[in-house]
Amino acid sequence: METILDKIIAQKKLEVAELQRSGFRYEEVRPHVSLVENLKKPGVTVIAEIKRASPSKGALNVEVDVKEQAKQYELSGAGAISVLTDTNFFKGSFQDLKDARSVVSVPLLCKDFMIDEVQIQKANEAGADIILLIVAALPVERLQELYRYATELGLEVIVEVHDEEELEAALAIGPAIIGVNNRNLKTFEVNLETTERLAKRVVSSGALLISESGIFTKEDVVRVQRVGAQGILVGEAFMRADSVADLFGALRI
Ligand SMILES: O=P(O)(O)OC[C@@H](O)[C@@H](O)c1c[nH]c2ccccc12
Repeated sequence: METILDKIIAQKKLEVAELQRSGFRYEEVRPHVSLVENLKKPGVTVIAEIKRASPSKGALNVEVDVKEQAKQYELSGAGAISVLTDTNFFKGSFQDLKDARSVVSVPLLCKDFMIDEVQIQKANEAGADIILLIVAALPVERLQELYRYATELGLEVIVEVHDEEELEAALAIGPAIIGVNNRNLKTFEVNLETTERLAKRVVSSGALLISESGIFTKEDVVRVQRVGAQGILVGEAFMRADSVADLFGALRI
């Protein structure tokens, strides 16, 4: 059966072909700010996400003022800001990333489904410091090639996994950061137990660990921190929050 991830990747192939046809090229190595440095600091680093909508939840905050939201995140102490740039499924854009870049100096994660170098160039050009590579979305050789390519541009990479098999493929790269997605991108099921199960192996590899998705309360943060997460990635909770600052306060441990 065709999963949502299959559909997204099919759409990304069309977008990549279009970028290549348009002759887009940008390979400048420019200065970046580091998420790794923030993750190494004591306490849990919060990566706050700008996500207008998602295939699993529908509209979250479609009309969000990206610049205002990004400023709130930075002011509240975010260690990085994630911006969904996919348009078809998440209603984001590279303009959102540029808008966030124009108002904050914290590290920015370009959150998209990367399958080709040209997308990484676009992310870099739009102001990203970090990209995401999703193991479930890529053949192992491409994963390694894109990891190396991004690193050479001076970008940091979060390698995202959801199960043991994906984790082994990720660890073969020797990545600085592993993101464990508590959401299964094929079924949308969310369970923090995913982080609890995979954490030990991540930590013993020496990689930094970020727990992604399904985090809403301080208890959730405690749960993933206890097993070794240095960072959390939070989208929905912030997009629905009446006050970003209050939610930051509530999640702080
Ligand atoms: O909204 P949540 O449940 O807090 O999740 C945020 C983030 O982890 C999620 O948006 C995400 C994690 N990995 C992804 C890959 C693609 C798109 C989105 C994601």
